[in-house]
Amino acid sequence: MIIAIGTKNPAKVHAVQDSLIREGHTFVCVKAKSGVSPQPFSDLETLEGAKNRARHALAMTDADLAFGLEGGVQETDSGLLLCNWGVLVHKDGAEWIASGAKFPLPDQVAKRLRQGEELGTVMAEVTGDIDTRKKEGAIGIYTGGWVSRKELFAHLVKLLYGQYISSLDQLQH
Ligand SMILES: O=P(O)(O)OP(=O)(O)OP(=O)(O)OC[C@H]1O[C@@H](n2cnc3c(O)ncnc32)[C@H](O)[C@@H]1O
Ligand SMILES: [Mg+2]
Repeated sequence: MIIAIGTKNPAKVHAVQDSLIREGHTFVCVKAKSGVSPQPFSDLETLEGAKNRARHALAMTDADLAFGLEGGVQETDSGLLLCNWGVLVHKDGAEWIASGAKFPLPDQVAKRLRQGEELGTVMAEVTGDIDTRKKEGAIGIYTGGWVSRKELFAHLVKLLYGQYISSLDQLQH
């Protein structure tokens, strides 16, 4: 099958390709629009971004399946949490959703995001590496390397692909 990925960010692309390496698919990466703000600020907006990316990626290619992966933040009583959502769409119209692990960002980072800065920009400054969002990400930095951004997205990919496979199994029973 041909699988589209709605981004060129290597942390997301490698999460899809590495997780599905034994499935024998062909992958195509396209810069798909999220249609939401560059820094989504709720679960709902982040999910919407992932959905738009997946649908646009499918429309831009002749893929059978398309992944949309989106990062955002969410205001809670326990602080500003990093949140991530993924959507998988099939060319027949079926869609699956899944969310990723959450954790609170440090106060000084949260403060800057509330003032309108993007996490990618803040993390580039904090680490002195402009490409942090393409590598370990904020999650890698604030877990001392225990969980990388790719690993977080890989979990989402498995939750999504697993639901797709399970729906095929159910059709046969
Ligand atoms: O090229 P795309 O796919 O857009 O990848 P991205 O890194 O911009 O990722 P998102 O648009 O999904 O994320 C929304 C914003 O949050 C930033 N972001 C999200 N998670 C991050 C992380 O773990 N580390 C650094 N920046 C992150 C990201 O740079 C954006 O400013
Ligand atoms: Mg982005």
